[in-house]
Amino acid sequence: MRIAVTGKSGQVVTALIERGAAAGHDVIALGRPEMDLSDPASVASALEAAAPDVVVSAAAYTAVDKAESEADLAHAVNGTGAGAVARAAKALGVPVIHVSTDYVFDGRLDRPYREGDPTGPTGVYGASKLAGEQAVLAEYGDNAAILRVAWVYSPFGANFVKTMLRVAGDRDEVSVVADQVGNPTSALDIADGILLVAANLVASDDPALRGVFHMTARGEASWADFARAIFAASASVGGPSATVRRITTADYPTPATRPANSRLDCTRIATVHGVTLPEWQGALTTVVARLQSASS
Ligand SMILES: NC(=O)C1=CN([C@@H]2O[C@H](COP(=O)(O)OP(=O)(O)OC[C@H]3O[C@@H](n4cnc5c(N)ncnc54)[C@H](OP(=O)(O)O)[C@@H]3O)[C@@H](O)[C@H]2O)C=CC1
Ligand SMILES: Cc1cn([C@H]2C[C@H](O)[C@@H](COP(=O)(O)OP(=O)(O)O[C@H]3O[C@@H](C)C(=O)[C@@H](O)[C@H]3O)O2)c(=O)[nH]c1=O
Ligand SMILES: [Mg+2]
Repeated sequence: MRIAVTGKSGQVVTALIERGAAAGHDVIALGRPEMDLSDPASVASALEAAAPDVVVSAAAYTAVDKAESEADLAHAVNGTGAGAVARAAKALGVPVIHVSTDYVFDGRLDRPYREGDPTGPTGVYGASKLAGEQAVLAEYGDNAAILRVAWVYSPFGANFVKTMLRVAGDRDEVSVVADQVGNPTSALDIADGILLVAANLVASDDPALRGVFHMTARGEASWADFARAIFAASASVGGPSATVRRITTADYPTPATRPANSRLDCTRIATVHGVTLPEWQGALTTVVARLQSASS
């Protein structure tokens, strides 16, 4: 497949370039300065020039706290920009896979969220991503798959794993919230899932393959559990580690409010697309080992 993906250096785009090449696909990464999501005309012309079989919309404004003071930019990129990508895919007559987030939910449900559960973002980032989902469905709902992923980490870009390893370099103890629970997911596994969904969409126009899907690693953790696992994995390959002090969200004030329950139920994508991502612990071990071997 010839796959056009938005973004150049983000976690998911970098993982898709790596995993796509390994599977024999051509992955064309489109980003700034030529393609800026806040400039819809640049989106249309870049995608047209790429002439893809499928479009993956992976770029986004992802700074959750900063978004609280940059709402216009977050909405332009994540809302209007997402709609522009879908419109450009429609003009080319190819399917679009749009990447979204667990932060579209308010986190008050007492079980993992299913695709049809009511949304209710608690912050600007989540609201802007929800606007993006709605724009994609409005522009091109009959040929789009929206994949909600969560708690993404990888050897690339900025993420919680890299933050924890950096902090452990100069501190013995790190305080981490234990009352927000979710599904930590490797961008490398997300890339593999995207490739499977892309192949299904290119092969068939079955409406059942379109719509909203949850796609995260198997298993759940609080951020504190996740941090503890990061340090265990790091210590086992000779990397930095620290003790995790379990704190509450109230002890760690941030500009944006985050969902307490971020868990996503991934039954639908397993049934419809045959996609099940591996369990998070094994994926974490792989990423931490890669980071450690790159740094030593
Ligand atoms: N990170 C996470 O924990 C989660 C992410 N998601 C979603 O997954 C997707 C991928 O996230 P992730 O890979 O982590 O993101 P990153 O923050 O790693 O990368 C974001 C990418 O978006 C690009 N980008 C930002 N603004 C623009 C713009 N105006 N025009 C063009 N490109 C732009 C960046 O470009 P540049 O290369 O120039 O910096 C970068 O390539 C996003 O849709 C995100 O909302 C969902 C759940 C969790
Ligand atoms: C760095 C740090 C964070 N925390 C808390 C803050 C927060 O509640 C949680 C995770 O911190 P982060 O800044 O990585 O979280 P955040 O940037 O909100 O991560 C989110 O990013 C967006 C893009 C998504 O779509 C979500 O799925 C999710 O991955 O851990 C601590 O408790 N201690 C710490 O030392
Ligand atoms: Mg962050």
